[in-house]
Parts: sequence; structure tokens; C-alpha cells
Amino acid sequence: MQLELHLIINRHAASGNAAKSADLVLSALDNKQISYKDYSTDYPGHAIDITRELLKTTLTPWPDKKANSRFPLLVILGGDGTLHEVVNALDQHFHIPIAYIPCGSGNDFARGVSLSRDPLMALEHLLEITEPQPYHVLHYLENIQEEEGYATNNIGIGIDAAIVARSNVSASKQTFNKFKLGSLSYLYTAIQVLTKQKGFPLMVEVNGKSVGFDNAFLCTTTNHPYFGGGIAIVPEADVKSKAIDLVVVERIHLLKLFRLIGQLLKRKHMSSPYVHHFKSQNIRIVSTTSQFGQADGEELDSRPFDIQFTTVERLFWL
Ligand SMILES: Nc1ncnc2c1ncn2[C@@H]1O[C@H](COP(=O)(O)OP(=O)(O)OP(=O)(O)O)[C@@H](O)[C@H]1O
Repeated sequence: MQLELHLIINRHAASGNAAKSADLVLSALDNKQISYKDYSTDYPGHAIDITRELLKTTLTPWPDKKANSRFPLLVILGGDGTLHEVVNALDQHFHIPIAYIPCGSGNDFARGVSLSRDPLMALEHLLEITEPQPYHVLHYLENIQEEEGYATNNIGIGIDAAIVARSNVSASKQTFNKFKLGSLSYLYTAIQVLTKQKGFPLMVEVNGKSVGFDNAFLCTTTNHPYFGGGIAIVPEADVKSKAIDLVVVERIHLLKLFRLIGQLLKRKHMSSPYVHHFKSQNIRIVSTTSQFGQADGEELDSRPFDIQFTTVERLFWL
């Protein structure tokens, strides 16, 4: 099957470093005499508008019914946030495959699906593939604001979301990204926010059973092991599995918390008595107090949450 590539490029990802990666990819395509159309994003959310336009005019589900035609393949160049926008813009068009060349700072989805984070290697991989594969993505339904969407990586309320909110306004992300140290930016901001985040009451419902926490600190639902730029929050999570992994960490004394962070970095935190792991195809979390929220590193407003999670299969050209 011949391909017609449609590239959505977020040159602003990785604090602008994505522009260089995108130019490398476009030059490689020119050298190989592979034709493409490229669309650069001009503002936050522009990837959504471009995707919706392509959906009306160009994109088709796999497999293509028209023989001898070139398949219009959507290719995303950006970070997890850009991918998040496109997955949500495609909504229930699960049979329209998404190809991905990671150019962001964290690139957790690429880590989660074992895709090379070197843009040229990811391009080689894309050009070798002959058909898309199904992967799971998280589906969430927030009952209070009746908001629905998808996440390729994770959705969290509590400290991880507070870190996202803080790092989006801090200069450290730009500084660390300049030196290609996106995950250090996350850790640096994390340490700044840790002292401020208070514990909050949380209810978790898994397979019809409710569990209450008086003093939750982190509550993250994840599709694969990674968050925050390569931190393995649930090392055993598997993007190919239908099950969702939820991890709840309790607010503990700062000294114990630093010890837990050490264990987290060595992937030994899951046995801690303060870390609670749930795995199911259907999970609900309820926070009656206002908390920060994040979906794939994109901020959700600070508010109470009542979220129902499932997974859906969608095609990726990976
Ligand atoms: N032209 C633009 N100017 C400013 N922001 C943009 C522009 N185009 C897209 N964006 C925004 O950039 C944000 C961040 O992009 P993205 O998450 O892909 O990169 P990143 O944060 O560097 O990577 P990662 O999420 O993998 O750490 C997205 O929220 C997107 O809406």
C-alpha cells in the first residue's frame, strides 16, 4: 500500500526543539523523494482544528476500500500534548490510524509503546510498517461537568496535576528543555510543589467495590508505565492490555515522601504500604474537594472530580 503522508507539526513542542527535529524529518523525506503535505500549528489547540479539517476532506478508515489509491496517513510530530489533541479530535474514528514521530520533552507515549525517541529512527520505522495495529487508550467520562475524552498516557488528580499546572507557568521547563532534560524539569518542579500539596479525601470504585482514602496525595490512572517524562509510575502497566492501572499514593511525612521518591526512581515503590495499586477494565474515582487535574500532561481545571474510566482500542501506525 502506497502512502500519502499528512504531517501535523508542533514546532513549539520541547520548548521549540521540535522545530529542528521536524526539519530533519522533512529533509529525510525530501531525500527519499517521498511526497508529503505538512501543516504547522500556529497556536495551542491548532492540531485539533487541522485534524478536524483533514477528517472532513482527506482521512479515511483503515483498510482503504479504494484499490490502487494512496492511503492518506496522518503523522503527528510533537509531544504527548499534541498527540492528546489529535486523539481527541478524531474522537470515535478509531479506525483512522495515527502515526507518531516523538518531538516533545517527555515523550511518555513513545516510551510506553517502545517507539524510538529519535525522530529519524521513528520515521524509518513508520516507513517500514505496512499496516496499523490496535493499541488501547483511556476513555474518561467526568460526571460532574459531563466531560468526555481520551488519553494515550495518563489522567491524574492531585500532585501530578499540580506539577503540570506549576511547570506550565515556570521557566524551568524551558531551561531544562534547552539542554534536552525534560524529565529533570518535571522532577525539579515536583520537589517545589511537594511541600504545598495537601492530602485530600478520595473514593475509588473498582469492580463494584468502594475503597476510601482520607489523605490521598496522588491519584493517577495510566495506560502504560510512564508519566512525567520517563518515570515508571506503574512499571507493570501494558498499553496492549485492556485493563487500566490506577495508583493512589497517600500523603505522608516529607521525609518518608523523599524516601518513596527514591524508591520510585528505582522502580521499587509498588511494595510501599503508602502506594495502592488497582487494576480493572472499569474504574471510578471521586474527589469531592477541588483538585488540579491533568490528562496527558494537559491541564484540566481545578475542581471536584467524578470520573469513570474504561479503555477503547484505536489504530496506531506503530
Ligand atoms: N504554535 C504554537 N504556539 C504555542 N503553543 C502551541 C503551538 N502549537 C501547539 N501548541 C501547544 O503546545 C503544547 C505542548 O505540546 P506538546 O505536549 O506536544 O510538547 P511538550 O510539552 O514539549 O511534550 P511532552 O508533552 O511530551 O512533554 C500543546 O498544549 C499545544 O496545544
